[in-house]
Amino acid sequence: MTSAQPRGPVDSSRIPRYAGPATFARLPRLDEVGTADVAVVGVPFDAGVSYRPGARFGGNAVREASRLLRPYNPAQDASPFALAQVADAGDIAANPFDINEAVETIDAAADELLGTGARLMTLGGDHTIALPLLRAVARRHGPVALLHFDAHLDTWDTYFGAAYTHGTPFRRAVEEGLLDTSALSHVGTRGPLYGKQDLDDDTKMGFGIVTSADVMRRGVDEVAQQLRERIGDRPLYVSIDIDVLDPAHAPGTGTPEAGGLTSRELLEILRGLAGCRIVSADVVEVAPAYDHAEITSVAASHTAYELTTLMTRQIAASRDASTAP
Ligand SMILES: N=C(N)NCCCC(=O)O
Ligand SMILES: [Zn+2]
Ligand SMILES: [Zn+2]
Repeated sequence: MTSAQPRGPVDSSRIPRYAGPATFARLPRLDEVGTADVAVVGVPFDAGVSYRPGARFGGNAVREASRLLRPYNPAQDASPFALAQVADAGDIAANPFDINEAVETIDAAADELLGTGARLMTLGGDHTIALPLLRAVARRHGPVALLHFDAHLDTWDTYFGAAYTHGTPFRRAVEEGLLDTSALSHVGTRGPLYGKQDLDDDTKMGFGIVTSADVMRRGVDEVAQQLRERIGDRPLYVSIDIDVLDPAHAPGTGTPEAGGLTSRELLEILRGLAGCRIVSADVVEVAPAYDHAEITSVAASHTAYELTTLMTRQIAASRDASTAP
C-alpha cells in the first residue's frame, strides 16, 4: 500500500454477510485490488496426511466461517483492514497425486506472491505445506524464527519412506537451513509419541517446547512474554496447526489429541505477540468433514484474523516510522 486507502470488506450492514461468494472476511479478491500487503491464500492440499484426510477443504471452510468477522478488533485496538491492504488471493492449485510436484507448485506460487511485496496468510491444507511456504519465505528473508502451535512436533523423519508429509515439515526445514535455530518454539505440544528419541531429536534441532500443560500452569501472559523474548526482532514465521486446540474446540481436524488449548488461550497468546515481525503465517489442518456447527472453522477464522491484525499493525507501524519527519 502506498497512498490509496485500503479497500476493506463488503459492508455487512448493506449486503447480508451470508450473501455472495466467500472470500476471507468478505475482503476483496487480489485481482480486484492489484496488490496487497497481506495476501490470504488457500492451499487445498492434503495428500501428506497420516490419518484422517480432508484438510483440502479447510481453506474454503475457513472462508465461509469468516463471514462473521467484523472490521474492528477490540482485543488489539486495531482495524486491520484499514491499516493495510488485505486481499484474498484465491487458491494454489497443487497436484493431489504427486506430493513432490505439489511442494514445488506451492513454493513457486508463494514465491510469486511474496515477490509482489505481500506477506502471506495461508489457509491450509495439511501441515506438509509449511515446508514449501518456508522455502519461499526464507528465500526473501533468510532463515526465520519459527513459532509453531501444534499438538504434534512435526519434526519426524519419514512416513512409509516419504520425506514430505504433514509430520515432517520442520525437520526438512531445519535440514534445508530455512530456520533460525536460535529461535524455534513449539507451543501446545502434547500426546503420545513414538519414543523418547522424538523429543531428543527435536531438542537437537534447536526447538524449545511450551507444552499444552505448561500453558495451563503458567498462563498465557507469561508464555507470550517468554516467546516474545526468544523471538526478539528476528523475522518470524507463525505456523498454526488447528489441532493445537483441544478437540472440544477443534473437532474438525485429522489427528486430534486430547488435552489441548482452548481457543481463548490460543487467541490471547497470539495477541501477546504484538510487536513481533511476522513475515508470513499459516493456519492448517482444518478438516471440515469432522467438524460440527463450524466450531473448528470459526476458531480458525478468528486465529487468522488475529494473525492478520498483528501483521497489518506491524506494517502500519513500520510505514509510519519510515515516513516520520
Ligand atoms: N501435523 C499433524 N497434524 N499431524 C502430524 C501427525 C503425524 C503422525 O501421525 O504421527
Ligand atoms: Zn498437529
Ligand atoms: Zn502439524
